Amino acid sequence: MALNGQIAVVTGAAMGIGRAITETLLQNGAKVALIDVDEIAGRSLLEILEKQFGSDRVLFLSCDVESEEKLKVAFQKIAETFGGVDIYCNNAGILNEIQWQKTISINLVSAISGNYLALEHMSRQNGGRGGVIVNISSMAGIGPLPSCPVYTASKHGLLGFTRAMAAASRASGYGVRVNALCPSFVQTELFSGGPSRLGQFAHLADEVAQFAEKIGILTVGEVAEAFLELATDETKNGEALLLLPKRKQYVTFPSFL
Ligand SMILES: NC(=O)C1=CN([C@@H]2O[C@H](COP(=O)(O)OP(=O)(O)OC[C@H]3O[C@@H](n4cnc5c(N)ncnc54)[C@H](O)[C@@H]3O)[C@@H](O)[C@H]2O)C=CC1
Ligand SMILES: CCCCCC(=O)/C=C/C=C\C/C=C\C/C=C\CCCC(=O)O
Repeated sequence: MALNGQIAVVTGAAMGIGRAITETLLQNGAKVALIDVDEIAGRSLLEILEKQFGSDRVLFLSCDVESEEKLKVAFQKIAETFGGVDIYCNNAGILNEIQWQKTISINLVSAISGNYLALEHMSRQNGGRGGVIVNISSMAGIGPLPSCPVYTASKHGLLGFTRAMAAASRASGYGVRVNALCPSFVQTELFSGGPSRLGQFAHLADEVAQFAEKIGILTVGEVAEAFLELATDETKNGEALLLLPKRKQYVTFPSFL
């Protein structure tokens, strides 16, 4: 699938992985709507991107994805401005084992709302053009991160939702592929600030740091490149792409047939 002229929406786009994905989409010719709760970082990035790619190709919407109502309004605004939605990257996420309910709320509940809202605009059953959704899960969506049981649960949940939604989309003729990207540790604020947000599991921070050092740490650019593969390869639906510094693989799950 060529990205030229495609309309993409990226949540948590103001920094980290979301910013890198946004820049990659723009470099490949897409128009991108950036959604982020951090208005200052979002507006400052918008200014940079407008200069680089033109103001007709980027849009920033200040929005907390925890508010389904505000997210709905944001989607309407994007569809009106750009004329539809072709690609949805659900990336906004937090790691906070102290405020663990918020971790579930953003990483899983809001992710589901975002997927449903995206499908309202993208599904061929609703008059949309079809397209692709990429959910940013984590390696912690496939196996446990002991210092972060709730983060692990949220990412396992997101991966399960992705796979079921992909099957539902195929069976219902939505014309929308739904995939999950599962990176290991990535050099961002979420990673470096992780130790202070582990709460009762803070004593496990050193163990995690040692593990991260052993397997290596991804750059946001490497994650954006893997995102591009899931977004553009039209044979991929319901996939979980595991990404480590020295390894990239599509995960094989047990078959029940
Ligand atoms: N950094 C890592 O080691 C890994 C991160 N991930 C996942 O990648 C995604 C992005 O993470 P990073 O870039 O590392 O994080 P980050 O903390 O660097 O950036 C997250 C962005 O999301 C925004 N955001 C947070 N809550 C929001 C909300 N309620 N509404 C709208 N925007 C919100 C933030 O303002 C920020 O711009 C997350 O889902 C994370 O779980 C997955 C694997 C590894
Ligand atoms: C095994 C699963 C990998 C999952 C990666 C992920 O989704 C996010 C991990 C983020 C942080 C991990 C938690 C705590 C971090 C503890 C130490 C890191 C040290 C950071 C540093 O800058 O030294």
